[in-house]
Amino acid sequence: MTLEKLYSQIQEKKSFLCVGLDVDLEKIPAQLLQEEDPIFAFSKAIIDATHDLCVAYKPNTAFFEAYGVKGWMALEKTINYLNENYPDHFTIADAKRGDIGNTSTRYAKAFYEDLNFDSVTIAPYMGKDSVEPFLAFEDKFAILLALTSNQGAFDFQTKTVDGKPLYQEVLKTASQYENSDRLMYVVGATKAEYLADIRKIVPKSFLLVPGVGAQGGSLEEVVKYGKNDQIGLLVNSSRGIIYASNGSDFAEAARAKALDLQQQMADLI
Ligand SMILES: O=c1ccn([C@@H]2O[C@H](COP(=O)(O)O)[C@@H](O)[C@H]2O)c(=O)[nH]1
Repeated sequence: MTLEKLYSQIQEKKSFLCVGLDVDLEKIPAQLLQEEDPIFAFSKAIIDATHDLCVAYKPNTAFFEAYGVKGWMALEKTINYLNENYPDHFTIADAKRGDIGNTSTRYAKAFYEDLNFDSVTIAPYMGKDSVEPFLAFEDKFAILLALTSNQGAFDFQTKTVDGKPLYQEVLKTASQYENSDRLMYVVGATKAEYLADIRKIVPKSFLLVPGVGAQGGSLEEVVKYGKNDQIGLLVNSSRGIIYASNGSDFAEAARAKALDLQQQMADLI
């Protein structure tokens, strides 16, 4: 996937919505538990019901890995289904990886080559040699945690280091890495007021913004402070969309929630 293709999808659909696939067997409709692969059956139904309203899908790998080999197989089926049926959608493996370079390369191969995701989320903590292996793949993107949506973000990310908040140091340093044009950054919707400062450091980069919906972030504020001239935002909602209903109307209810967000986006861009 190229950035040009992603931007043209955003323009065409008037949407920068990313639907998060955080599949929890305790929350999906009971009827699906009869299926051979309930995790994939649920993901497929959500994808089919929302594809025209969003530009990206973000399976969070934890929700698949939690079911062991079966979960990993469901993740593979889900990404294959997306790539075969909806190849214009940007795909994000929310795996939050990163290790010494030698190991990061293996993670990158797993998500970009074996599974064929467009992108993977990574942690910045181990620095340049842990991040750059994820940037060595053409038309693939690494999405670096910058300022996360959770309360714990204030433990380290906003602490002052060398006169500036650590998350700003992460953005400044990472934007000088080799192939940094293949970097995007995670900024929580719950921290929308920080987006104006973030845009001064990374004016052109795409930002993955989780935290609207279940975590209470404001879409309007995210757009107000975070939009750039190519929108530059992928706003994720997971639980707020996929668990809108746990009855037999779950796919229609998910579509209605996605449509509501898409319409708000169309009004804001
Ligand atoms: O800072 C972060 C980074 C990642 N996430 C992930 O995004 C989704 C949010 O789910 P909701 O149900 O819409 O709250 C989930 O997979 C998180 O692990 C995040 O929330 N914040």
